[in-house]
Amino acid sequence: MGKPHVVVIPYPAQGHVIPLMELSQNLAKQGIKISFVNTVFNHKRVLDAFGVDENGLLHLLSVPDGLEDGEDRNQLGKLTESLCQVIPTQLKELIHKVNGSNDDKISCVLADISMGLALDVAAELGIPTVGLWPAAVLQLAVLLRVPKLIDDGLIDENGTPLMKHKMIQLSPMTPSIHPMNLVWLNIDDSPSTPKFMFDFQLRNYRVAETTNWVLCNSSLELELQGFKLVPKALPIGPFLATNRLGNFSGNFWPEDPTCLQWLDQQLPGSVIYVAFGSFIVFDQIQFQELALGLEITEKPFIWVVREDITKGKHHNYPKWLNERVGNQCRIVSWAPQAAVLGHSSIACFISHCGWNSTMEGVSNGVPFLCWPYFADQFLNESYISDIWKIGLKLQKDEGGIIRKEEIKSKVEQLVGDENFKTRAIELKQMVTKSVGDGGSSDKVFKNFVQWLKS
Ligand SMILES: O=c1ccn([C@@H]2O[C@H](COP(=O)(O)OP(=O)(O)O[C@H]3O[C@H](CO)[C@@H](O)[C@H](O)[C@H]3O)[C@@H](O)[C@H]2O)c(=O)[nH]1
Repeated sequence: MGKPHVVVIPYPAQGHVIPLMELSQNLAKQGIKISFVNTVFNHKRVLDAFGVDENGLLHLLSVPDGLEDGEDRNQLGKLTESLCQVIPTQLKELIHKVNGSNDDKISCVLADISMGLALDVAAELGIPTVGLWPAAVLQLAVLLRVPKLIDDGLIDENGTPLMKHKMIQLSPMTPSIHPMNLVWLNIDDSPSTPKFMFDFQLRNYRVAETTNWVLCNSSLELELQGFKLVPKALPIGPFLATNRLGNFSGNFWPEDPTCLQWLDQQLPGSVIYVAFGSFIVFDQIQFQELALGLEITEKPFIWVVREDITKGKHHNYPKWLNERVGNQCRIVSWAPQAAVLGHSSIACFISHCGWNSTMEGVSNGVPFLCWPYFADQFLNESYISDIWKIGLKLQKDEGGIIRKEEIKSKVEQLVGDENFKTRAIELKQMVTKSVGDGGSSDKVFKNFVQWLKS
């Protein structure tokens, strides 16, 4: 028998491609053949950002996402509808092509649970399936609880909140969730998107109930209660977050490594790292206010300003910023984030609380200022500030803006109170143990590899 051969399929967004790529690299190092399937659009971005995979560990393949060149892939409702139409046929063709001789047969399809349609295709072709959940297991538990939320009158059959002020609490020790922040809401501007995404996510969840494994990029130490709520889900993370620099990591943009040299010159625990993942777009008022807030903290900072981070191409930086850049602060369009967070000069992380960013901050013992926008980010914020107590929430004013004074005051409160750092280090130690040799997540990983090889 040849090597086990796993076809890996992420949902086509940065926060999904990176963790599946990380898991794939880890599996490939165990002698598993990986065929990694991006959409054509993301395949090109990944290669443009990094060039070829020099280690040659992964076979990089692609299927079309069904959208035209130039269409906005950040409209998640539209992108997902298109995937539903084209992926089943495209994937079947691809599977027939890569399902080689007896020595190279596909052993299983490992797909993002948000790509339940890929898992359906594999099941239809009689191929074993593995679902990977790249976010908090508690988020999966919320989907499992939907019928009860409907019975209790908290949401209707379309996922629309009915009691807008009653918090949802799945168990006494897990974060509570505001009904207006449920994960299928606030996705994009189309009025039909919430209902579509609600049905889509429930369908994905049901597919996951029939897979051979459900693996989750989290750990027992972080989410013990959450894992009790979803017994089938097994912790296998957090996928490592020490230093991905120079590793083929699935970034959509090239990393700017110069900020690491700049960090070397800063005092230990002095720098604010500011980044909002791959997706969030600021309006100009909020963008300016953030810039002014960073200015009045009078602390050095690294700020990730993606090309597309504001509406309209040109960022309207305040004048002072240009004078300070290079000296007291760095602006980069994409950072080697995991490495930055692991640097001893970092004091805290102003973050949108995407799960990968959350895991990277946690794995490096960094306290957070939380600035969530949508999806699971409010739940993650609540983990950070209410449950793990390693960060603070930023509050909006009546106009929905986070003001510069709020930024300054919360930065001071966070870095001025050693307890946040102490708790962050304790959490880091627990998480490091879980992925270390013999830890809870490491055991799941090894059992999974064993299963693939059996
Ligand atoms: O300058 C940067 C900024 C980010 N990153 C990386 O990009 C990833 C971003 O992922 P995440 O923090 O999860 O944010 P999003 O890109 O916003 O991810 C989407 O997907 C996640 C996983 O489902 C969800 O938790 C988020 O809410 C959702 O927005 C992380 O690995 C970061 O290290 C970099 O490498 N350099």
